[in-house]
Amino acid sequence: MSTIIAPSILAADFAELKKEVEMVNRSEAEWLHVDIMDGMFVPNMSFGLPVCEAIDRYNKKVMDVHLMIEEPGRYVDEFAKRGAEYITVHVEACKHLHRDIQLIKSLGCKAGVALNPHSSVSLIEDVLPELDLVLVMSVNPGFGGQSLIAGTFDKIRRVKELIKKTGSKALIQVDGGVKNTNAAELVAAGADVLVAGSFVFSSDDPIKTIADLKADLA
Ligand SMILES: O=C(CO)[C@@H](O)[C@H](O)COP(=O)(O)O
Repeated sequence: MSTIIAPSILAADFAELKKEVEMVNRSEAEWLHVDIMDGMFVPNMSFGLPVCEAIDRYNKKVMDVHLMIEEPGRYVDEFAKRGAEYITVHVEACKHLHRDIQLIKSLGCKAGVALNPHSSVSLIEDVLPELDLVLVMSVNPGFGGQSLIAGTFDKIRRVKELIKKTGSKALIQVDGGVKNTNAAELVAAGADVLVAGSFVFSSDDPIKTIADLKADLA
């Protein structure tokens, strides 16, 4: 399977949201990553349901919703109604992680769990067979434009080993500080999906940036 590229709309120009979503539609990216932040679980707020609905009106890619919110189970059905195909929650944000995963799947969505840089890989061991995606945060969540934390490569390898051991079919996604200079090494470590925000949206030609990244990884 070739590496999936998921541009993070957090880095887009929100005043030009329709144009930015249509740019991703024309690109070789397979997914569109949508970051939801509540100012509680993470020290920043992004946007919520109405904006997600607006994105869904134009988006033609797989909508991958990353919930950086406390008790995300309260909102997963609302995001499912607004086009989310993958819904990812954070281990530390859920009181009942297994129940939230079941809820996501009962809505017909694919379920992901995110590990913060400090979160032990062992935290997902018991739910791994239920998961479609493990999101390895390569920065502390809350902001775009940060540098990838070096320990990420080893963490991806440990998640990969656990996936093999448990027979899980989960994809490994990496999010934060992803660029052309680290993408190949992330994939070599075991990443299946690369989220890229500022690297894509701050470039002069985002469509070419995505195409070049795909070509580098082919
Ligand atoms: O979830 C997050 C940040 O919390 C990410 O999705 C960022 O949006 C990635 O941005 P870059 O590091 O690629 O600029």
